[in-house]
Amino acid sequence: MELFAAMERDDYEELLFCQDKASGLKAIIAIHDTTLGPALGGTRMWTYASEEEAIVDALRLAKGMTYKNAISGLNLGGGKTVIIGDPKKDKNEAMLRAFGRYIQGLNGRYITAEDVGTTEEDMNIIYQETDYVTGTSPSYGSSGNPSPATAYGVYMGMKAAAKVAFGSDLLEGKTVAVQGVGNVAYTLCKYLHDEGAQLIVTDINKEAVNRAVEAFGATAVDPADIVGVNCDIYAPCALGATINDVSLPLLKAKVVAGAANNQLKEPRHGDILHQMGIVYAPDYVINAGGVINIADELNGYNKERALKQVAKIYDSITRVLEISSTSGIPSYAAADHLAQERIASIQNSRSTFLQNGNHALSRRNLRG
Ligand SMILES: NC(=O)C1=CN([C@@H]2O[C@H](COP(=O)(O)OP(=O)(O)OC[C@H]3O[C@@H](n4cnc5c(N)ncnc54)[C@H](O)[C@@H]3O)[C@@H](O)[C@H]2O)C=CC1
Ligand SMILES: CC(C)CC(=O)C(=O)O
Repeated sequence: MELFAAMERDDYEELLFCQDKASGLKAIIAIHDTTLGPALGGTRMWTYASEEEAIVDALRLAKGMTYKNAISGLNLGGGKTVIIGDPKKDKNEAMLRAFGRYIQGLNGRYITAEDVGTTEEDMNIIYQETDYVTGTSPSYGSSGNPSPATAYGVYMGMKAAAKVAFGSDLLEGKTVAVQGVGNVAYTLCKYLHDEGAQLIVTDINKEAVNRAVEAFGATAVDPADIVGVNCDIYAPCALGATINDVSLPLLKAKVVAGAANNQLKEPRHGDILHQMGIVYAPDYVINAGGVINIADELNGYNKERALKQVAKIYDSITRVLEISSTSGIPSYAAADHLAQERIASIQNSRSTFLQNGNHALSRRNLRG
C-alpha cells in the first residue's frame, strides 16, 4: 500500500503507528483534519485480516469523524484509532496504558473514547496515562459510555427519515431490521420496542441476539439473511461497508438508518440508494449522538444539555434530506457538502493576530 498516496487522496494530517512488544500493542492513530479543533474519535479493537485492512479502516473512520464533528457543529476535528487484536483475548492493562502514553505524546491533538471492542473500563485505564480520553466512568466526572446517547440520536434520526419516506415519524407498527445488536443497537431496539415497532435482529454473537429476543420479542434471523428481510427500515448497526453491490439488490426497506460507521462501501453505493428511491440517513449524521454527548464533557458534563443537543439529530437529518430532495443529489453528498462548507468557512475566516503562547513574541516575553 502506498501510504502517502492514500493520505494525500483525502488530505490526512497524520498517521501514527504505535508498537509495544511487551504488551502486544499494535495501534494505528489516524488524524484526518484538525481545522475545527483537536481530533476526537474512538478506539476500535478488531481482528483485522491484514495490516492494510486495519490502516484503511483507521483512515476511513478518521475522515468520517471530521465530517461527523463538523456537521454536528462541534469544534472538533476528526481522528480515530484501531488496535489490531481480539478484544476478548489480546487486551490487557499494560497494552492500554502503553497506548495511553502514545496519546499523551500527541499533546491534545487527538482525544480518544470507546468504539467497537473497547469499553468504559478501558478508557479508565487509558486515563491513568493521559488526560486526552473521554467516555471514562461518571465517577471521574465524565459522561460514561457514549452508546446510549448514540442510540438516542439514531432513534431521533430514524424518525426524521421515516417522516420523509412514510409521511409520519411515528414508528409504531413499522418493522425495523437491525444488523448487529451490540451496545448501541440494544438501546436503539428498546426505543423502537417502546414505540411499538416490530424488530427483526441478527448478530454473529448468539448471546446478543438472545438478549434482544428476550427483552423485545424480536424475531431472530441468520446474519446472511437480515438485509433481504421484509421490513420498512433497515438499520445497519455492526461494522462498515455493508451497503454494497451484494446487499443492495436484496434490500426491501424504504429507509436505511443505523448506527454503523462507513455504511457505504463506496460513494457510488449511496448513488444507487438514491436511484432506488431509498431514503438514506447518512451514517455520520445519524450516529453523532455519542460524540455530541462526549463533547459536552469538555465543558463540564451536563446530561440534560447534552441530550438536548443529541435530539437535534432529527433536524440535521431533516435538513440533509431536504437538500437531497431539492437539489436532486444523494443524501450522503448533501451531508458531505454541509460538512465541507463548515470546515471551509472556518478555514477561510480572517486570521486576525492574537498573541498566544506559541507566538515568538510571547516566547520572548517569557524568556524576559
Ligand atoms: N458506540 C458508540 O457510541 C458509537 C458506535 N458507532 C458505530 O456503531 C456500530 C456499533 O457500535 P457498538 O454498538 O458500540 O459496537 P458493539 O461491538 O457493541 O456492537 C456491534 C455488534 O455487531 C456485531 N457484528 C459484527 N459483525 C457482524 C455481522 N457481520 N453481522 C451481524 N452482526 C455483526 C457484533 O457481534 C456486535 O454485537 C459500529 O460501527 C460503531 O463504529 C458510531 C458512533 C458511536
Ligand atoms: C465518542 C465516540 C462515540 C466517537 C466515535 O468514535 C464515533 O462517533 O464513531
